[in-house]
Amino acid sequence: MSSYLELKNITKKYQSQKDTKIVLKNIELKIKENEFLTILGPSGCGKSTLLKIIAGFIQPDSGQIFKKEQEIKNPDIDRLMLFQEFEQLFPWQTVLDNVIFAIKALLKHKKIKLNKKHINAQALSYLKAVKLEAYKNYYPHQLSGGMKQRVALARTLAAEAEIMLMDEPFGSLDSQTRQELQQLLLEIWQNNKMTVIFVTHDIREAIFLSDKIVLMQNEPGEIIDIVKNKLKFPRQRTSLEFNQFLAELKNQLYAEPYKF
Ligand SMILES: Nc1ncnc2c1ncn2[C@@H]1O[C@H](COP(=O)(O)OP(=O)(O)OP(=O)(O)O)[C@@H](O)[C@H]1O
Repeated sequence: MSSYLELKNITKKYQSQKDTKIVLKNIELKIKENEFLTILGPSGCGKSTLLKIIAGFIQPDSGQIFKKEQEIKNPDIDRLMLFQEFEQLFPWQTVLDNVIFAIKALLKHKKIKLNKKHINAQALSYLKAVKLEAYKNYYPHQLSGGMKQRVALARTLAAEAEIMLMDEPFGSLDSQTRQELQQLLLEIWQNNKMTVIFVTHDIREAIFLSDKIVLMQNEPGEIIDIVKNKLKFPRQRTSLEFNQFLAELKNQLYAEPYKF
């Protein structure tokens, strides 16, 4: 069976004054529809670069990306990216208007007309999904980092992105908020049909969230393994299986044997 998304032999180099650096080398990856795939690897191994190539923001030096066997090269509304930085909302718009913006963009793209009341109701339902209805009239500067990330998540949901590209979206949050948002993201992913490609260097986060984990190494950024996550939901971070899997992944990622 053909894959939903397929990356074929992606290579990316960057030229500096001194030399040419191979950032991504021969990346081959197949992603199923509605899969939650995490790209895990050390800082600088090319995770963000790979995500931006999938988003169409930057072009690879060689290789191709196919979605349902059609080559994709440019950014499109089917693939939306969520970043680590909190400042990705429109600061001059309220929380509700930030979400309404995405709904209007989608309606325009689909050439559908909908009245204001319906658009508002839809926006509110997305805010409900991220548990922020009560903050609909707040402006981004009145929110915490975690709340801003939840609005950004609602806005991506409102745009009905088929593929959500998440670049360490919870990386700047404290550990409790981070765990809450991981749980929320899982619920949203389980309730909405979408494919998630999630970048992190946090192994626990990868285990908690994903179906499949792509392990990368540095210099050049290469895939060293693609591991299926066999842990059933709900996943317990303190369980024996969770920590055994953590040790296995650490052993693969780091040269030093890791015991837990
Ligand atoms: N525009 C650019 N020009 C030159 N080099 C770049 C550029 N963007 C990224 N790089 C280099 O490519 C390599 C991979 O960067 P990238 O941000 O993709 O890594 P990463 O795995 O996401 O890292 P981190 O986990 O620290 O965010 C790094 O060595 C970086 O310096």
